[in-house]
Amino acid sequence: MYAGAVTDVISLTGLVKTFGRGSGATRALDGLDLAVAPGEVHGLLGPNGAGKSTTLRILLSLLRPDSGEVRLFGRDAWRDAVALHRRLAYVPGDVALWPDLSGGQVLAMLAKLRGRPGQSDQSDQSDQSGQSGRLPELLERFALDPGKKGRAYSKGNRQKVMLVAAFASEAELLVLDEPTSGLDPLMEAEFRACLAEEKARGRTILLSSHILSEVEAVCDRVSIVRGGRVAESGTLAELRHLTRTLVSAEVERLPAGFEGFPGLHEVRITELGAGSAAGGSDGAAEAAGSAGAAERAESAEAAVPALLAVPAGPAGLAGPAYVGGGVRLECTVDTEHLSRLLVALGTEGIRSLTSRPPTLEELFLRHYAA
Ligand SMILES: Nc1ncnc2c1ncn2[C@@H]1O[C@H](COP(=O)(O)OP(=O)(O)OP(=O)(O)O)[C@@H](O)[C@H]1O
Repeated sequence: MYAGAVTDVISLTGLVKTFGRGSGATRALDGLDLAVAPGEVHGLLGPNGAGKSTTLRILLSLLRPDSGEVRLFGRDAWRDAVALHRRLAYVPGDVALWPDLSGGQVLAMLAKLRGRPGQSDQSDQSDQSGQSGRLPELLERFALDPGKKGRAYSKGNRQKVMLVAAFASEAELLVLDEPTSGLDPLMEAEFRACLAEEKARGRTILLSSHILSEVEAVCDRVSIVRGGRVAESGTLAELRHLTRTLVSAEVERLPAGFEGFPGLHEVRITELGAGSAAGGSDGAAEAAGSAGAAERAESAEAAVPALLAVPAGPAGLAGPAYVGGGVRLECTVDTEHLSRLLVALGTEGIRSLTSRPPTLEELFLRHYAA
C-alpha cells in the first residue's frame, strides 16, 4: 500500500466533515486519508453517499472540513487556493453552465480564469483558436458544437464542455467527479482514450466513480471509500492480492487432506457422472446431468460447510476414495494459498483448471456486502 510522500500532488489527512447539527447531523467524512502521487491516475470508488463528492469539494476549497489537513502540490489548499487553482481543472458531477453563454464562450472564459493568455470572448471561433492548440481536436472528438447556448445543451453535452475545458487546459491536476455519468458509450470510450493520453503527458488525475469497469480500465491506484473513510487503497494488483482467486477445476479425485486446506471459501463440489467430459460443462447443474447426480451434487454442496469445519471431513468426500467420474471443484482461495492448492490439485489427475483474479466488481461487492 502506498504510504504517501512529501512530493504528493494530493495529500488529505484525517478529514472530518459533518453536515447539519444534532440528531439530523450527517458525518459525511470520518477521518479520510488520501495520497495521490504525481502522474498517477487515481480512482475514488464508492457507493452513493460514501463521501466522494464531499472529499473533492473539500480538496477544491468549495467546502471547509471540520478538521484534517488538505495539501495540494505540497501547499495548504485553503490558504493558497487562488494560486493552486491555476494548476488544476475540475469537472463537477452535475455541470451547470451559464444559460446565455455558448459552449465556446464558456471554454474561453474558463481558460481566461486559469490565466492563459490570448483569449478573446468576441466569437466562438476565436475562442476556440485562441484557447489551446488542442481545442478544435477535442471538440471534434467529443462531437461538441461550441456554438450552442448553455441552456440548449443536454446533461451529457454540458459535461462534455467541462471535460473539453479540462483536457484542453494545461492544468497539472485534473479532478473529475463521476466524469462519464452523462456520456454515451462512444463518448465514454473517447473519454478513456483522452485520459490515457493525459496520463502519458504526465498529468495527475483524480476521478471519482461508481462505474467499476471505468476505474479498472483507467486507474493506476484505487481508493475504496466507505462511510466517509478510505477502506482500502492500492494498485488493483495489490487489492486483488489481498483478496481471493476463483478456481474452477475438474479432477479425478480431491487431494487427500483437502478438507484441511487453508484459505478455501465458497467451496462447491459436484460429483461428475461416469464418462462426463472434462471441461465440457460450465456449472454444477449441467455437470450433474442425471437426477441421481443432481442429488449427489446437492448433498455435496450441503456438506461443504462441514467439509471445511471438520478436519476429518465427511465420509465419501475426502481424499482418493471419492472417485467415480471425477469431481468438479469450484471455490475461491485466499491468493496467498493459491499455489499450494494448484500443486495439490495437479497431483490428482487434473482434467481442466481455470483460475482468475477477482474483478474489481467482486472486490467492491465484498466491501459493500451487508
Ligand atoms: N450539503 C449537504 N448537506 C447535508 N448533507 C450532505 C451535503 N452534502 C453531502 N451530504 C451527505 O454527506 C454524505 C456524503 O455525500 P457525498 O455527496 O460526498 O457522497 P458521494 O460518495 O459523492 O455519493 P454519490 O456517488 O451519490 O455522489 C451523504 O450522506 C450526503 O447525504
